[in-house]
Amino acid sequence: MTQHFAITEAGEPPAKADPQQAEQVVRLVDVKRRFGTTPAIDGISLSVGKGEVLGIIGRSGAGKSTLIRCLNGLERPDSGQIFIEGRDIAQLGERDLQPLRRRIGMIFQHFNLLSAKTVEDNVALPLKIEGRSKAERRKRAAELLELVGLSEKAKAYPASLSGGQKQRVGIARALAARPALLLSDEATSALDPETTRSILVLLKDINRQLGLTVLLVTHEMEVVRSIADRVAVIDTGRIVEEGPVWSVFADPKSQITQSLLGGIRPQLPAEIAVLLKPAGKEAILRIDVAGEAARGPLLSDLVAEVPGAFRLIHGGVDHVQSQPVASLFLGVPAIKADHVARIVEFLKTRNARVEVLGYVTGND
Ligand SMILES: Nc1ncnc2c1ncn2[C@@H]1O[C@H](COP(=O)(O)OP(=O)(O)OP(=O)(O)O)[C@@H](O)[C@H]1O
Repeated sequence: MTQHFAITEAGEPPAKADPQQAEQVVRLVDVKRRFGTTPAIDGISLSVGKGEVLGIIGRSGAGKSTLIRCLNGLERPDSGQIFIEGRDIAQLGERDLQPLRRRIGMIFQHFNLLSAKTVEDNVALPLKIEGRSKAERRKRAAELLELVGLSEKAKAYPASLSGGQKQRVGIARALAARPALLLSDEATSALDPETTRSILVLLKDINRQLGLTVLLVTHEMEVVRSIADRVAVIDTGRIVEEGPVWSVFADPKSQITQSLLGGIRPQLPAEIAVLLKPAGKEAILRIDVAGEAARGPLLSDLVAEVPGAFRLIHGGVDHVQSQPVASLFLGVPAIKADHVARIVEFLKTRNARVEVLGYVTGND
């Protein structure tokens, strides 16, 4: 039998809320949605804890939009459960979905502002829908515009704003009804890199200041890197990898994740990659090391343990969620038979991942 749970205006937990989910704002259990023979969502289970920022990343066609539409109740899953603050929305009728949708603030790639309304009226729109008084709407809009740094634009119209300013208005509007969850659908995809950074900083500030739970869907790893605590990588409607952002960055297991990371992790320079052969005078090593293992004096210990010269070809140390994540490319003389093997062995004892990418002859 279908159960319909009522939600109060104040958004208090209903009597039938799942007590196990008290601290989980979102929980999906084996959600499936297919279109004809295409499984857009093929058994996704995930949860987002209170105050957490979860990044969902995937390539075009991975199922991101379908997932968002299921989360905000625009799409019905074929099977599975979608709990928002402990209530299974997949079971709710349209009438009961309305108050639940207000628990989710959304921001969009193209901002979706009403051009005929001023900035403050756009921000206050969710409160107008809730039937709040004009005075209350004004007060809340002013607070939110201050939060997003746009107080002086209250009376302006969207057409006079830059893309970044429009998204700030979008964020203020999404927060107007004090949602439990902020759902971000490619919110920075239409913005230039600098504006993207400023919007991500704002979102992270809001997450920290208000303890707001954020689920952001994107195809850009840089977005995940900047603000997410955890990431779920989806492909063909399934989660192929999930974990704390820094550990997925340090050790991407799936080919999809590796390719999504391709643009922001150091890669062997193309002019050296074309020279690689199965044998040669110099081995080219890729070393990935992160967290505690990357904090020690790895290279000087290497030289002490396995004496000999090597050259640094390329690489860098990134900091993701305050954890060092290093990728280094070394050129190691491969003249003595076991020299490269000893280096590889030593680095592995230090929890580094090492791959011999190939050899260069030295005559190229
Ligand atoms: N209404 C629909 N009818 C038929 N097929 C659909 C429909 N919606 C989505 N699909 C299919 O489901 C799969 C997932 O699509 P979805 O739009 O959710 O992916 P996406 O990750 O959001 O992609 P993009 O980043 O390009 O928007 C795709 O193969 C898509 O063609």
